[in-house]
Amino acid sequence: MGLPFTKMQGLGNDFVVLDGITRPLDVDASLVRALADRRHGVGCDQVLLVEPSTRPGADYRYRIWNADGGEVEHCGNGVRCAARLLHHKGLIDGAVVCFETAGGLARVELLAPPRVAVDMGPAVLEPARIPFDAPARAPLYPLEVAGSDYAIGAASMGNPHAVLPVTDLDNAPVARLGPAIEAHPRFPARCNAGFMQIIDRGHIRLRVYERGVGETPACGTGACAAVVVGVVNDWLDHRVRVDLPGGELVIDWEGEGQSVMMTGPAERVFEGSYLTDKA
Ligand SMILES: N[C@@H](CCC[C@H](N)C(=O)O)C(=O)O
Repeated sequence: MGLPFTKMQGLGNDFVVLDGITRPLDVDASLVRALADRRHGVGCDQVLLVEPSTRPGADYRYRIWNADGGEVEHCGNGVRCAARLLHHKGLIDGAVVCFETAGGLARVELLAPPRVAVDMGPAVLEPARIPFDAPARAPLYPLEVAGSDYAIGAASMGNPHAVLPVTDLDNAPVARLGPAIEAHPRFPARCNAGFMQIIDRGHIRLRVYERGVGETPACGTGACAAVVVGVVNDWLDHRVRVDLPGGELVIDWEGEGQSVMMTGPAERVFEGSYLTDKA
């Protein structure tokens, strides 16, 4: 039996997208790990499942699993891809679709291909809700990682992020510090670790060591979290170009209580059928 899927990507952050609308699908961690495997499976950073919505105000429900099999709350590049796919399949009227995710609602607008704009909802900065262990909210927090002291920002975009400002992104210790920040005991749900170099008030460069995956070419929620931390610290203006290894996102955030807006590309790559019976 084959499991139909669509391979998609946004800035090189790649996805196996499953259609749970036309028939219900049972997705578990072992299926996700098998699909995500780049040698024995299809290969991807995340598996996405689009299903009928369970909430008023949302058109569809959208679920996300990291390559390690863990289900997570949100994915910025993935939500653009899910919307692009639904549009391609003729499953949305017009250019707007609202998704229910475990991290909140996301309203997506399809622009001229390949661009897609997303209202990612408000950022969460209260430590307990990130979740991050800190006595009180602060623009930056001291964090000991691998025996050295750093100052990080922390925010949730539905999913948890640490943001470490660096001066030289090309030589930033992403591979060494990324896993230690991801699994730091002060982030009880683990986190995505962003390394941000500020070019000027409207432009940053960013690399992200993603929870459950490792470094990826781009992380949409990571870009949102980095801009939020930059604005809260008054390092950045309200519209910021974010250069990631896989390409560029534009993030707009007017500040506390306002939605974070993300604009970037989303593309279909190929359709396939994953053989669950390999013989
Ligand atoms: N690639 C994503 C984020 C996917 C989930 C993340 N790894 C997590 O565990 O929270 C994005 O584009 O936002």
